[in-house]
Amino acid sequence: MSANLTNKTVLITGGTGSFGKTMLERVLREDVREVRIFSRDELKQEHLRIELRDPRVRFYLGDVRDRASVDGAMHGVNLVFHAAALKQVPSCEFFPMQAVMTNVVGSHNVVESAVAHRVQHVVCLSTDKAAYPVNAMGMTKGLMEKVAQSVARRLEPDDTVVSSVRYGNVMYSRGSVIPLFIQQIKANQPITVTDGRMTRFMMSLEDAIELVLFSFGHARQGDMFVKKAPACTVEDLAQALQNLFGTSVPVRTIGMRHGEKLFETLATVGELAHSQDMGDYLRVAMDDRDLNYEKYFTEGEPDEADLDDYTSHNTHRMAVKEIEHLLLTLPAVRAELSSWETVT
Ligand SMILES: O=c1ccn([C@@H]2O[C@H](COP(=O)(O)OP(=O)(O)O[C@H]3O[C@H](CO)[C@H](O)[C@H](O)[C@H]3O)[C@@H](O)[C@H]2O)c(=O)[nH]1
Repeated sequence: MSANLTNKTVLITGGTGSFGKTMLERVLREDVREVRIFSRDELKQEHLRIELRDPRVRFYLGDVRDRASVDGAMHGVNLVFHAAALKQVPSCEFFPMQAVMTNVVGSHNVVESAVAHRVQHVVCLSTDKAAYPVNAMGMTKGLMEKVAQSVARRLEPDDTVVSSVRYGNVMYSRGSVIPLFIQQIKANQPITVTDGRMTRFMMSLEDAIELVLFSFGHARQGDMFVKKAPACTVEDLAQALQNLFGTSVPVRTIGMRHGEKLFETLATVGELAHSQDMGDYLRVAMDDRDLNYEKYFTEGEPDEADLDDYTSHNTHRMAVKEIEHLLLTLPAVRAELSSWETVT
């Protein structure tokens, strides 16, 4: 079961970003009443308006940091999908307070506004970088999860359901490593590998969207959903792309960038101890205890010592052929390949 969107009014914050836009297209395939796009950039909104020409789509200029502008878009909304964020790791390292303002304060505004307007459900978009965070982007996304759960904890059963979703790297997303490597291969330049041993969870944008819809369909108060995913090393990813493009450019090792980790964690042992396996997804239930811990302790609870974190090092590791296969499922990679084949 996915979400029932029939006759619903859906608000997408960050609706002109690549994630928000794909979500918008997906939602418009359903029989929705209205979709509201809330974002800061008037030019991007104008382009999207011209591209879509769909009377069901309404545009709201505003900034999640400004609660009044969020409130202005929330009236009569049934579902909120909160994607507005600062998500570039390096820029958040240099401007961490900007990440705090958008990812923490802004998310708090969105969730509180949704609750105040009696929205049915709000889903907040998080990332694997929020687990054991080392960079400002991950730290602020981790705090966003905490803010969402703290609001959820105080709500009554028929109030807004507040949930989060966490997933790994979206393949071919703007500014990410796959389009960069392809551009380097096409220009016959060395492929710049930070550290060949580094692993990342890999998933498509469509997978990420389905995760959000799954959360709309299944979340209980305060839940977080995690999409299980395979992973690969950066070295194997570079090799797979070279094989697909039939080239052999040199690989140059450039070293880890600001705030990077050797591997990512999608769910920590503490989270796994109160999670439910739902096939492609894990449901991590909110810890809804208050501060009187001794009254909750029962013998026979799952022991964290028996569990491992769920990481991009211990999930299924794709071999080079498997990565090639997955890359070929992406329309953008297929388009890059066919334009390359006509040139060569
Ligand atoms: O020139 C490069 C650039 C990156 N990498 C490596 O490729 C992997 C993926 O790098 P990306 O920049 O594609 O992705 P990140 O894991 O750094 O972060 C990405 O995923 C995050 C979600 O977890 C955020 O969305 C973020 O904005 C997005 O860039 C990393 O191991 C990175 O070190 C290289 O080897 N060479």
